[in-house]
Amino acid sequence: MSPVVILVGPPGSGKSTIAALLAERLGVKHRDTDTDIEAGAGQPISDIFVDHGEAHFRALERAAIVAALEDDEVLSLGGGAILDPATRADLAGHNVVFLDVSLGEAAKRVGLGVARPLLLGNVRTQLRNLMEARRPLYVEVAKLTVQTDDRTPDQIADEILEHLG
Ligand SMILES: Nc1ncnc2c1ncn2[C@@H]1O[C@H](COP(=O)(O)OP(=O)(O)O)[C@@H](O)[C@H]1O
Ligand SMILES: O=C(O)C1=C[C@@H](OP(=O)(O)O)[C@@H](O)[C@H](O)C1
Ligand SMILES: [Mg+2]
Repeated sequence: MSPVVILVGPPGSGKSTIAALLAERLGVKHRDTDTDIEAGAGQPISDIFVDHGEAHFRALERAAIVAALEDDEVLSLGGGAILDPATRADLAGHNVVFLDVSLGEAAKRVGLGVARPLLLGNVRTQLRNLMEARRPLYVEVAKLTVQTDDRTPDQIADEILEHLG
């Protein structure tokens, strides 16, 4: 058993939203590693960062990914999941889709909330740095890249389903 499809991409690219939609369309479960981490830790991601730091969050994330890769579902990862070389290696051979998004659109979508601790401060600058640094890693793990600007979640899900055949 392994995931039907795995979504990667920066914060605000729509991974969690599109994965839920794909799961509904395919009649399978949706699993989101951020949700699994929060359930396991009993606290929101923002609190995990404050109380234990990013390194601890990344360790929880790695464990959540290893567990999720054993399951049959549509899987959405957190935006930074691909930073871990072991995770990138584990993603080889899976149906990985990179949801691409422009800086302007991603900034609009994530807004100014506290839910994404890495974006606190100047959201646009943080997001730009993170997107630039990670782009090659998203491309490396993905079998398919889907542009999400100016497209509805339904349109994006349609394109992914077409490629899944
Ligand atoms: N294609 C889209 N067009 C407009 N808004 C979107 C689109 N995809 C997602 N969103 C919105 O953007 C925000 C972030 O989406 P989310 O699925 O949480 O992204 P991610 O998991 O990649 O960080 C949510 O408010 C969601 O409703
Ligand atoms: O980009 C990142 O490093 C992170 C993205 C978040 O997920 P989304 O990409 O779903 O927002 C979440 O995993 C955490 O706040 C760290
Ligand atoms: Mg998400």
